[in-house]
Amino acid sequence: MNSESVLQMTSQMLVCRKIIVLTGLPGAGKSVVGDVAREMGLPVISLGDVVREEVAKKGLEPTLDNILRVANELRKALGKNAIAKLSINKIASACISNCIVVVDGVRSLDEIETIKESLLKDVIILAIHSSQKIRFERILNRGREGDPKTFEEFRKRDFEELSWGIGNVIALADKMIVNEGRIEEFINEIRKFFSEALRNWCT
Ligand SMILES: Nc1ncnc2c1ncn2[C@@H]1O[C@H](COP(=O)(O)OP(=O)(O)OP(=O)(O)O)[C@@H](O)[C@H]1O
Repeated sequence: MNSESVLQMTSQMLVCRKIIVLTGLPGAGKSVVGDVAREMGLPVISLGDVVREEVAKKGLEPTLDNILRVANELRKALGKNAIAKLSINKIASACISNCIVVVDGVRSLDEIETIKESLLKDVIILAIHSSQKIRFERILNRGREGDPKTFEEFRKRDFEELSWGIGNVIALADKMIVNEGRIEEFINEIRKFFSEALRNWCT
């Protein structure tokens, strides 16, 4: 029996009602959403962490170049849905005992199709959007290892992600939250979104 059939069999045991996939360009605020989701008791699977794990497995430093190179190599070797394929067992595990599972960092419609087809669950796309200038300022302030240091590097990363199809995911989002104001307002809006989701699908 191949792994797809095993997953389809297992999907009947998965109790989750919805998978909320989180998308948005770098610095838009996805990690903040992930933190709020965890605070509210929801499991969050990060596709970015899956790429970082692959970078570490190869013994490479988590620099921006290495992260982008490994992500591109995985897509060439396994297809446009590579990162979703590598994450599917983690998502399925979270789906066994949670009503909603959040997947952070979806960058293409192919990844969404893979999640839908493998787990046979409804997928809701939550897109976070902010202007390029605001995102760049936030990334400079964040100072995360592997983050772009110049506007040129930052733009290169934006265009890399756009080439993977993230623009289509944002355009087809079920819910769009614009994050350009105070962080407290953003956090309140996210809490409201997850509270409604829990009320609609988990009671
Ligand atoms: N409304 C806001 N006001 C001020 N700071 C913010 C706001 N939203 C997010 N931030 C901060 O901006 C930085 C970037 O946000 P975050 O790390 O959540 O982006 P991201 O979408 O996860 O980016 P990436 O795709 O690169 O991981 C973080 O330090 C975050 O705390």
